[in-house]
Amino acid sequence: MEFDLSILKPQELVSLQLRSLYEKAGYRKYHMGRFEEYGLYQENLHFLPSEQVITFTDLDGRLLALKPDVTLSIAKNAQASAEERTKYYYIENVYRPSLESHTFEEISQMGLECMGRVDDAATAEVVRLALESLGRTGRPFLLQLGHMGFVTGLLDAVGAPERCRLELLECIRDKKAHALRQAASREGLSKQGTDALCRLLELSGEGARVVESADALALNSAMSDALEELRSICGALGRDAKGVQVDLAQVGDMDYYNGLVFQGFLDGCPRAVLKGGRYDPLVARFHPGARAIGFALYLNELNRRLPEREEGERMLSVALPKGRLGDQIYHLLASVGYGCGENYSETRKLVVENQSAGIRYFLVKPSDVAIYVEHGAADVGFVGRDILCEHGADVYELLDTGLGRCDMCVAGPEDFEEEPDRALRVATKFVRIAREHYAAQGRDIDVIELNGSIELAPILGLSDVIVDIVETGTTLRENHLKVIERFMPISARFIANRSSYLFKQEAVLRLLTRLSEVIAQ
Ligand SMILES: Nc1ncnc2c1ncn2[C@@H]1O[C@H](COP(=O)(O)OP(=O)(O)OP(=O)(O)O)[C@@H](O)[C@H]1O
Ligand SMILES: O=P(O)(O)OC[C@H]1O[C@H](OP(=O)(O)OP(=O)(O)O)[C@H](O)[C@@H]1O
Repeated sequence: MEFDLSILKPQELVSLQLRSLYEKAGYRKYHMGRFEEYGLYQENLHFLPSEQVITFTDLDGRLLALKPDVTLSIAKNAQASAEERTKYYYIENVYRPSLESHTFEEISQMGLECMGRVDDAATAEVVRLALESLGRTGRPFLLQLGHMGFVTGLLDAVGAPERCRLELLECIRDKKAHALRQAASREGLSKQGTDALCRLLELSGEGARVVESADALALNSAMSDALEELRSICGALGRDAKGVQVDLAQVGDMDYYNGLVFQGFLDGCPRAVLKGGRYDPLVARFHPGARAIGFALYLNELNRRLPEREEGERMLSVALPKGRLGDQIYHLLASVGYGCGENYSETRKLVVENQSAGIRYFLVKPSDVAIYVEHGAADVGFVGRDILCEHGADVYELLDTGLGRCDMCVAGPEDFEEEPDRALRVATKFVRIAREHYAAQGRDIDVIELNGSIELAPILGLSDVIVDIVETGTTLRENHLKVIERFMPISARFIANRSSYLFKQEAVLRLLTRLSEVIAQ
């Protein structure tokens, strides 16, 4: 019987091809039970992507879970030892909370794990299989290698205190040089130390070149060893290294990864489709002395592909916030050659473009900018720090434009007095920011979520105070309110989709350079 492969979805076709690839490389298929004992996850919560797990009590009284992860089960059950190597691959669905839909989602994963005696050859084999896995999708791809040893070595070398390491790592991961500098200076790091951390953000690109220029930054043996390992992997890949890049600012989960880390991207897919690395601490919990390396390919992401762009039409798309902030940003962009012939604010058009400048603007609601960019519907965008803090977004934050400056404040009636023995009623649009602010003070609050004209709430007795943006202070003054606490400076940030940053890098960096120059004037 003839079988028509064209009826298969991308993820089905790829998983068929990868099965054969992994089997040929000596990996055996690992079959997971439908459910796993919740105890396994409870004891290893910090190795999971999220602590939220779907649980239920089985008919025999055992507390079971819908698996949020496969690696943990393989690590527990594999016959791994420091002397021998066990190689498994899997195709499984896992269940994790989705930040987008605020529900649990089913994620289809295909991956492999190499446990036990993991030496240079085994590492190179896993990286090569990751590369070939991306290649089997038939689309342009990039595999970015990084190394946790280099990053943590650098944090040690510059004397970064433990309390701020997570914050610094987040700044590095999101390429937020401006925030990295601020945090480093607040923590009293030296100028050289701060410069070294910022320099890390620039260490990405073709493998051998990046490793070579990183040599000068290797301040201790952990950093040199990491570079040596990357050099050896790039060397072992040899001519297969096409599509491989090194990004030393790539930061994986600190609890999980302890060495090489890597992420795979496909042109047209908005986020990483493959993630992996070295995770000795997890496997060593079950098999002392054993090491481990592996990766997972997110098959769902292959179906999430963005609409095909016409050949030659590789314009940079920009999510521009409608309104006062967007107007300021547009004027700035127009002043450096990215203007459009028509005045967008005089039309109702939501898309305006300048083909010769290679730029297309989408006019979106300010609070939606980060969503467009994170999902790859726009390559880059401009968004207030308030929105980024409130909603979070998995994007690069490349520049603080300094535009749209204002502050997040607690404000209340002019005669406001604290009553510490009861929960404070706080009206706000920024629920998360307000909760985090008061949680840090240990103050109990009741949040009243509103969408606008927040200042009315305390006037009408709906709340005691508000958490809102204050720019000139006019709105507060005219409504007989006062600033009680000014706690977060805000300005508009230039953000980029992680995949667009790679596949449209020239255009993104050109825009970034022009913006930085004009802002610095
Ligand atoms: N006075 C201000 N009031 C509100 N936002 C300001 C002010 N000054 C600067 N901003 C910045 O401009 C961004 C857009 O604010 P704007 O008031 O135009 O939209 P919005 O009404 O808050 O948006 P949405 O309609 O999406 O809720 C804010 O996220 C903030 O970063
Ligand atoms: O300090 P000021 O210069 O007076 O600016 C602050 C005001 O501007 C914003 O409101 P916006 O105009 O966005 O309307 P909103 O009530 O719909 O949020 C903010 O929520 C304040 O109300």
